[in-house]
Amino acid sequence: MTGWSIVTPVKPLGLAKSRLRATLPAAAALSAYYLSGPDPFGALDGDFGLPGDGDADWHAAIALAMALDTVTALLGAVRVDRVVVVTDDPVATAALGDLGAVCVRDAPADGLNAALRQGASVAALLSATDGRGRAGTASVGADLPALKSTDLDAALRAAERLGARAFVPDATGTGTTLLAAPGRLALEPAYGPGSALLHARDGALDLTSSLVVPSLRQDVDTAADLDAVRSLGLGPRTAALLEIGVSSDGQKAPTPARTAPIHI
Ligand SMILES: Nc1nc2c(ncn2[C@@H]2O[C@H](COP(=O)(O)OP(=O)(O)OP(=O)(O)O)[C@@H](O)[C@H]2O)c(=O)[nH]1
Ligand SMILES: C=C(OP(=O)(O)O)C(=O)O
Repeated sequence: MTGWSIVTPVKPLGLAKSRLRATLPAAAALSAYYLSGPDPFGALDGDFGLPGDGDADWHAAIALAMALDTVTALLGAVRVDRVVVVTDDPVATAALGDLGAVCVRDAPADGLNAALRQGASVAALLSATDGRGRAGTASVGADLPALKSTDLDAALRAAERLGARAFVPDATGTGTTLLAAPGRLALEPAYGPGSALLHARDGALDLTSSLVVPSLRQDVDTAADLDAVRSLGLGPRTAALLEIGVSSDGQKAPTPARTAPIHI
């Protein structure tokens, strides 16, 4: 049985997740911590702790951690044959490529929907070459750090059964966390504000009318989302960073102990 091709867009890490900036912990404390302790993100070596760019480092680290946990869960799904990551970020390319994703440049450089269309084209070319990933094409953002492969499998299975374009709205009901186009159907992404409604208006079916897939719905855009993903069970890289940096009430945490261990 052939499986799915998943297309995952990743903004340049330093620009991603801008709505989280206000909740990030004191960069200087984290920089000091990482200078003295093990670096859980070998790919970021040399970046952590550089004087003056602590905020950028922390920001890149949390965006990368979430992308790594998301892509790990995507690749762990039984129904997934391939993950195509569309990104212009060299660190994300190296780290996600190491996990087993196929990484391609964001050649259109024209926003999220253009990046997804490009990723879908690459996925189709690869499928034509090796026969894998032909069950369908789906897009999933790189900001689902609590994603469980079983939730993704359930959604892809439901989309296969419907044989029609289908989507999963985010936890707020307004955004989209998964858009699936079974078989040879075109993905036709319409991400952006109110994308759940846009996808429904385009004829995509809402998979959550018959499915409960909380980990697939909880993306992380805001501070409140951080608490929500914690309660779902975070992936290990995101958990390591958040436990160090942000307390459970979303407040900045005290300076971490320089000797605190990190378990990845
Ligand atoms: N390649 C690529 N990925 C994108 C682009 N815009 C958004 N993404 C990715 O699409 C996914 C969903 O995007 P958003 O939820 O809007 O995340 P974001 O843009 O990082 O967050 P904010 O800065 O807070 O809006 C994330 O994985 C982003 O990294 C883009 O123009 N190109
Ligand atoms: C990108 C989207 O959502 P958000 O930025 O709210 O995660 C979307 O649903 O189109």
